[in-house]
Amino acid sequence: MILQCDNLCFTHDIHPALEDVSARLHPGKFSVILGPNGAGKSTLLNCLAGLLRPRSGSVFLDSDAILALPDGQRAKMLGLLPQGAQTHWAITVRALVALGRYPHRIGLGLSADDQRAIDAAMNATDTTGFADRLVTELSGGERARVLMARVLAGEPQWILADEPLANLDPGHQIDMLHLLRDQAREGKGVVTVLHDLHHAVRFADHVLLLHQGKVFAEGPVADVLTSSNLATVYGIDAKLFSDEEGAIQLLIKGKTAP
Ligand SMILES: Nc1ncnc2c1ncn2[C@@H]1O[C@H](COP(=O)(O)OP(=O)(O)OP(=O)(O)O)[C@@H](O)[C@H]1O
Repeated sequence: MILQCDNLCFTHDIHPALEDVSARLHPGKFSVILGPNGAGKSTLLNCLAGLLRPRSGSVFLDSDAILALPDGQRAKMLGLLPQGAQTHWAITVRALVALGRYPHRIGLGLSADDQRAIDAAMNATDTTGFADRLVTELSGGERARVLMARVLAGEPQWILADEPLANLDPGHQIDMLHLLRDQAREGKGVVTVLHDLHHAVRFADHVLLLHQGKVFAEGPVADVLTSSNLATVYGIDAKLFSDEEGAIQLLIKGKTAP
């Protein structure tokens, strides 16, 4: 199931956010949307998730227009972790994660399948230890992992995550990146907005670099994160290199000269 957008244009009130954005995203790949603040990353992710209706252009999941899918079906296919996601109700962690099963629920209670998916999601995000605590009493990083657990509990074909590393300590950032990459390796489509270019270099199979609401470059890391592209889009002096183990790394030396 390919997730594809064609010639998307989106305007927030009078502020153009996306202009003629087209992309093809593949299941089994860890795709990363990059770009400076205000480039349109969250707007694009929300259009891909069917939460925003573009001014023109369309989003398709294979041959289905995303906005034409019934809400329940779309929720089963696409799991969205929004930017800076908050929790407003004082419910337990386990109850919040269980909400991720909502699109699958048939009766009132949780089925054995629901319980299995909830347990797996909590294990994967290292949240089992605080299953009975109130989500309103968690730290920012603990809450971020619980919200990812809710997405995973829904077992969507596509995971769309807007800055899933925000608030996580370095160890949990790496855990989250491995988790998302494993989901992709299992055949899911994973699309994340990231800010840390080093993480993108290490984990992304496919990069979409946005600049001023347009796709500036798209493809594998080595083709997209060139020194020239990084200088133009971020104004930084940076270069990719191979380390002694042959892995590609990014060296950021500073800002480019004004
Ligand atoms: N609700 C809104 N109302 C008006 N303008 C908005 C709104 N949301 C976003 N914008 C504008 O749309 C453009 C794209 O915003 P978007 O949030 O998609 O950028 P982003 O790349 O995700 O940025 P960041 O890295 O800062 O999160 C920006 O110019 C922003 O100011």
